[in-house]
Amino acid sequence: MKGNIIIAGLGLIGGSLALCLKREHPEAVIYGIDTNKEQAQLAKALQVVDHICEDLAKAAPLADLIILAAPVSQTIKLLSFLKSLSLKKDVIITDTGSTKEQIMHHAKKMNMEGSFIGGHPMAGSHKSGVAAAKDILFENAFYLLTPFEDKAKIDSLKNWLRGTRAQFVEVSSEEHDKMTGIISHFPHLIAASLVKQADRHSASLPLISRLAAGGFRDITRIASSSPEMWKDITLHNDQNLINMLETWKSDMDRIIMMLKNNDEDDILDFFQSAKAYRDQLPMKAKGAIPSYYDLYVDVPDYPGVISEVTGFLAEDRISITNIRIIETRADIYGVLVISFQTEEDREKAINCLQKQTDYDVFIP
Ligand SMILES: NC(=O)C1=CN([C@@H]2O[C@H](COP(=O)(O)OP(=O)(O)OC[C@H]3O[C@@H](n4cnc5c(N)ncnc54)[C@H](O)[C@@H]3O)[C@@H](O)[C@H]2O)C=CC1
Ligand SMILES: O=C(O)C(=O)Cc1ccc(O)cc1
Repeated sequence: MKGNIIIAGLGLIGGSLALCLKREHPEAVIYGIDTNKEQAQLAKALQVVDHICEDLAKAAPLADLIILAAPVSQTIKLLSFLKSLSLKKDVIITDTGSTKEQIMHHAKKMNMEGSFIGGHPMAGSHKSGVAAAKDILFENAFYLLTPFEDKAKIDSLKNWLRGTRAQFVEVSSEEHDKMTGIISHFPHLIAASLVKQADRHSASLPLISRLAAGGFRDITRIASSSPEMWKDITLHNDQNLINMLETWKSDMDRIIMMLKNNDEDDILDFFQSAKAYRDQLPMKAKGAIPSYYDLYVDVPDYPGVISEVTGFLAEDRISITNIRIIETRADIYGVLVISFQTEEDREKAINCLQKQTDYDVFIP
């Protein structure tokens, strides 16, 4: 498609969308704007955008598509600003914010039902900034839309965003904030609180930081995300989070009681019911919290074993994005965790290692 696109917010998400748009619509012209001038210049230098937009008030009236990819509190301000301008009749404005209720409510208050479509690509990372942007970020991920009613505009937006290769799903903003609260925002609070708990004890138990290198580091990875972004998300989804925290508190009280009563059956049931639900969650689809397609390889602990494994993968031209050893295992075997960019690469790696070695490989 041809047209002028403005992306406001040239970080991980704005930058990744720009790359998808350029690949799919090479004739479109992408203008990027960011309050952080260094990010804007980097986006231009990396050819993520065609031009830096110096003045949104001048550029926006020429735009066919405007994507707001800034923190959610800024999205509200940007919507108000856009409302004060005279935009093209058919312009589509969308956002990428992790919360939707307050944003949709504001768009409605601004009478922007005809032009605005709420959006949330459910893929990302704990990394921020345009340097981390990549065009495959949203591949196979859910891309939630919270539209008002204009069917033609929704189709047109999906066409613009075809290059994300994401799966579009329409939901109400209320459902959106409840669901993302449960699977993303609440776990984020808990991950941060787990890290703070380890930190509290680290002075008296200095081995903690080394023991935390494996599983603990994995399950708390999201606590390394942008604090500013998450401050905004938490405030936007406050009521859902308060409700969940109340329920969580009573769950924790129940566990305290089980422990005080030494109640084996209830403790077993607690773990069994959690395992039963987790084990049936889909493994292949990308969820809100990306898995990076990790593969565990149970390798014997001898010098050179990592280069042996990576050598086999290199021979089959399989790229890896990360590799590490879970160091905390006490027995003679060590678990090598290799991350891949795609599901296909991980499948190829499984076949390759099963052919070349007798090491156990498993998907976490
Ligand atoms: N990081 C993630 O994994 C995901 C984030 N999101 C949402 O997408 C949005 C962007 O997130 P990221 O790209 O990760 O953040 P980021 O921190 O990488 O980039 C945001 C950029 O917006 C810029 N910015 C702030 N206020 C601005 C304004 N008024 N006008 C123009 N630029 C402005 C910042 O300088 C920054 O460069 C957020 O609303 C976030 O909730 C959605 C899905 C995943
Ligand atoms: O780093 C991670 O795994 C994330 O949690 C990514 C993420 C962050 C925010 C979103 O709204 C959706 C996905």
